[in-house]
Amino acid sequence: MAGCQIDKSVIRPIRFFNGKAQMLDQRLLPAEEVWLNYNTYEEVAEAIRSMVVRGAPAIGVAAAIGVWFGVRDIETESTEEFYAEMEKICDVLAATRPTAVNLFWALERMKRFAHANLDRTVLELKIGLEYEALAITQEDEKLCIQLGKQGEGLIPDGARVLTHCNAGALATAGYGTALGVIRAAVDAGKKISVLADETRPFNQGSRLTAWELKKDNIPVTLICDNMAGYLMSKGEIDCVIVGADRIAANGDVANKIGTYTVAVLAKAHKIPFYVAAPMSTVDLSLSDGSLIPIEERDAREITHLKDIQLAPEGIEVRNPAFDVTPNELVTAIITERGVAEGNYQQELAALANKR
Ligand SMILES: CSC[C@@H](O)[C@@H](O)C(=O)COP(=O)(O)O
Repeated sequence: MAGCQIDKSVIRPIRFFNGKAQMLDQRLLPAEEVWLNYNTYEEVAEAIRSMVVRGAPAIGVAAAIGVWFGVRDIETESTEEFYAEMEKICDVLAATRPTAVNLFWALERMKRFAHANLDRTVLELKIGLEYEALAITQEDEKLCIQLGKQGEGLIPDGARVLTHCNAGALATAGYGTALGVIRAAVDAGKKISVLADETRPFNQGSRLTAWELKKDNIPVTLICDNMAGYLMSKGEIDCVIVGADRIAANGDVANKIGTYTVAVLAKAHKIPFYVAAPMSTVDLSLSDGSLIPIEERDAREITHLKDIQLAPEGIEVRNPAFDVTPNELVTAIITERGVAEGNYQQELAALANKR
């Protein structure tokens, strides 16, 4: 049977046009599809912090738009003063979520643009920065489509693919990274089915991955996080593909908490474990994964389900939002510029220099 048809145009979690932005409130999916309006950088910072928008590439896109909202409202004719104010705005946005490096990548790109154009007028800088934010948004979806094409050959026809968290259209400007590879495999005519880990505690798998794959008519089956090992032992999973929040120079991968567990299980069952991420997620400044900052989130994400109490009052809780999968557990890293396999140190550096 040929793969099912996809309407690629439908899911884009951030709308940015005519100087206005809207974001799909991912905290409410799948029950409600609510679009929120954004006008200031403080509002955008709060949207990132509270996970209205989430997923490393989408966080970067939102941050770039946030910077533009901030600089648009700066009142000065001096480009030096303008740049100093812009740095303060970037600092506020940078303080929202520490692990996803795309956030810092996007802020740096916006600052680099401004710094390189300080000989222009403040009005020209503002116009240029709006275009830069728009370019970051549009490029992100294009990169995901390229990344999907780079990776789809690794997914065999008929594969039952496990994924963890949501590395889909919702986590990017559109199309997705890990789910982009799956979309590209389906587009290539392969019959693919997906197993989605529910991904406690924020349930990106059950709420978001299941929602967007269903919307695209890609067969998806939801499982609890603790079921993957059993299904692997029964031969019901052919490969794993996940996204990443930050990849160190040696190929160690920070991704949603639970990814490391899945990678260990995949190794034990001799199942390929693929990571799909744009080059903006690769942080060559960090030699290995131990240097990646890991966000600890509010205990309430674990002790409560909305207002329902799931644990005793006052219980001690740990809530690291990400873990690090060591490079030896990663079969390949798929980027928009090519696939790295084996010596990640060399291959990621080579991809970084490739245009
Ligand atoms: C293409 S998104 C890749 C990662 O950002 C994704 O797997 C993930 O861990 C998202 O975490 P989140 O806490 O939902 O922002």
